Amino acid sequence: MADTGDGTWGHLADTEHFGRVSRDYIVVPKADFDLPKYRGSTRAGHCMIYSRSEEKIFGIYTARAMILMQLRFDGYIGFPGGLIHEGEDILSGLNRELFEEVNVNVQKHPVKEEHYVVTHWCPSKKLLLHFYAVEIPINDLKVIEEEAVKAHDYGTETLGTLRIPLYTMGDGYRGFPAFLANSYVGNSREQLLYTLQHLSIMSNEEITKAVEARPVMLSTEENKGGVHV
Ligand SMILES: O=c1[nH]cnc2c1ncn2[C@@H]1O[C@H](COP(=O)(O)OP(=O)(O)O)[C@@H](O)[C@H]1O
Repeated sequence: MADTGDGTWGHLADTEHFGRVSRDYIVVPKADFDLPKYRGSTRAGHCMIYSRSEEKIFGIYTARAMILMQLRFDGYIGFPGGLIHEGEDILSGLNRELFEEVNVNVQKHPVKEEHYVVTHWCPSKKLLLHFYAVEIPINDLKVIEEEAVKAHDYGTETLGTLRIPLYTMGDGYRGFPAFLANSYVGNSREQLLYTLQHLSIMSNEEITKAVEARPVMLSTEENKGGVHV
């Protein structure tokens, strides 16, 4: 990361307003990475660290999986990872970022080629986004959560790890649909949805239902007129 000189923090600050909607990202098959149109692109690698879980939350909702995301310095939610340096290979860069941002013990849980999920191309940013998913035991995931606060970038780039609620509550909105209504960096929301289906953690129908869910409108007096102290 660097100060871009205009008082804005971030490598791609001048193009960060591009790539705001899912149609700005195109899936690129692995075999095409070396095509001329992708040469000279900025590359980034991000990773979903997760554990499958049948745990019943409050004795009601099946957890399905514990998935780690993070709250970033810019207020957006994203996956740990980041830009790959010039001359660095994707996996070395991604493992470096996982250590810097969330203090993952990458000797114990290195991201490897077998964890590869998908790559998206954002033409307006000339950015290739490589995405991986690593399944680890639940107790190891809890250790990562505890250790993340000691990461080099904690408190600056990373403001904390998050777990995703993958259930939907009785009102049809709270839980996963409400989580999806947050602001997401890059195409991390698409990466999440793609990977949930890819790993059969959720079906396409379940994902569509959550994406299309709308909040129950509250029309009570206390929702009028802002903050009451
Ligand atoms: O989790 C993510 N998934 C997809 N794209 C992301 C994610 N996090 C950041 N990005 C995008 O990747 C690029 C690099 O951002 P990031 O802040 O991760 O890099 P850095 O930590 O190396 O500075 C930005 O264009 C940003 O929009």
